[in-house]
Amino acid sequence: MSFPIYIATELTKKSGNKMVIDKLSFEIYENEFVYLKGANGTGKTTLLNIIAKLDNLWSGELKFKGISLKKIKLHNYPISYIPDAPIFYEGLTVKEHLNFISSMYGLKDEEAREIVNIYVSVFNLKEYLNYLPSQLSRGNKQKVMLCCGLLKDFEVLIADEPFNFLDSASVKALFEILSILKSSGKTIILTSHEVEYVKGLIDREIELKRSVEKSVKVAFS
Ligand SMILES: Nc1ncnc2c1ncn2[C@@H]1O[C@H](COP(=O)(O)OP(=O)(O)OP(=O)(O)O)[C@@H](O)[C@H]1O
Repeated sequence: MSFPIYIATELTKKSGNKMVIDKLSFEIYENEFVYLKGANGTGKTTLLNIIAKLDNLWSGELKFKGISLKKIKLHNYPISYIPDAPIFYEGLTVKEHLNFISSMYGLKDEEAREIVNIYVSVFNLKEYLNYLPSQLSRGNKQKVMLCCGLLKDFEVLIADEPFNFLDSASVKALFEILSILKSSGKTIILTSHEVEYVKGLIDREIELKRSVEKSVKVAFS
């Protein structure tokens, strides 16, 4: 039986004097595909940063598998995070990024080669393997970011606007990857301004609004 892996109770985040997230409560169940939606500036990235443990300055309660998220060590937290803006080691080529990140995640050489080859092929990155990130188009930067995030073995994928800047073939490829991840039992928490891209995958919606009003909906597909 499925159980909530995240329980948020009156989660609150202020930025200076500004209330960004105001007493938000929700549950997220194992193997759910959660679509986080809301207009610009309503706090989606802020919430994803909190869930990803990149931001610990909040109040209220957020539990992961029954334990307060603030008490969980990052290295014991089985998530992968795809941020909305690229983060690269500027001196490393695309290939060096993928190799470095595979080894950082403890993938064995052969396993790493196999997974990297799959993602490089799926996202058509072969001709860019020896490029530096600064030499890539924005869409190809995004694809490298996706590859880096997907190389990790995770239980929860947190993805902030992962479809941004992708061409239509890559949008389709990412949809397929997300479908496979969902079928294999992963929990996915994702934001995108294009709901069409994830249609058919969504189990639960969490909507952030500018006012104090907020809503959580379950929509089994
Ligand atoms: N570094 C910061 N300092 C002050 N305020 C910030 C900072 N980062 C974000 N905010 C504020 O927090 C609010 C939420 O921003 P956030 O980026 O989480 O929204 P979002 O829903 O992800 O927006 P978008 O859809 O445009 O990506 C915004 O009103 C923004 O002005």
